[in-house]
Amino acid sequence: MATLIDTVAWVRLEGGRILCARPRGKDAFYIPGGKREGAETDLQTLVREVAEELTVAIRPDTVSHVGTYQAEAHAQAPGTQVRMACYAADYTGTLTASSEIEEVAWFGYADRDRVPPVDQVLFDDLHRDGLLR
Ligand SMILES: Nc1nc2c([nH]c(=O)n2[C@H]2C[C@H](O)[C@@H](COP(=O)(O)OP(=O)(O)OP(=O)(O)O)O2)c(=O)[nH]1
Repeated sequence: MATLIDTVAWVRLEGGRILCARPRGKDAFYIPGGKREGAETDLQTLVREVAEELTVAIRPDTVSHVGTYQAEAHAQAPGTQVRMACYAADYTGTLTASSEIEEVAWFGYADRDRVPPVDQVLFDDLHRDGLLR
């Protein structure tokens, strides 16, 4: 049976670039986020993952759905799909890589080949809409 990984992720765009992070031990950059735990809502997952990875607090009143994407998951058994519910949101605090994150970067559309397939579909949409340059 095909496996589906259920994730929530943060789309943070500034000046036409998107915030990406490379988790410790991984060879690709992801947009910040991760797997839902138990019965968490999308908002709860988003707030928890972003705090864990980047030590900042998502402002719940600013959260808006960008899109939900599905494709082959990165670094998983063949056939494993990831679904990523993506949200834009403002935050408070100072973006800082936590111990889970090896590198933070602001990617443009030219960096598309450095992110997993599911992120590439998101990059295409954001580029088409003039949000990612
Ligand atoms: N957060 C995030 N995960 C992504 C992206 N693209 C992508 O294929 N994934 C996959 C990789 C992982 O299998 C899963 C995210 O799980 P996670 O961040 O909670 O990681 P984890 O350490 O618990 O997972 P794992 O490596 O043990 O499988 O989604 C992305 O842009 N952001």
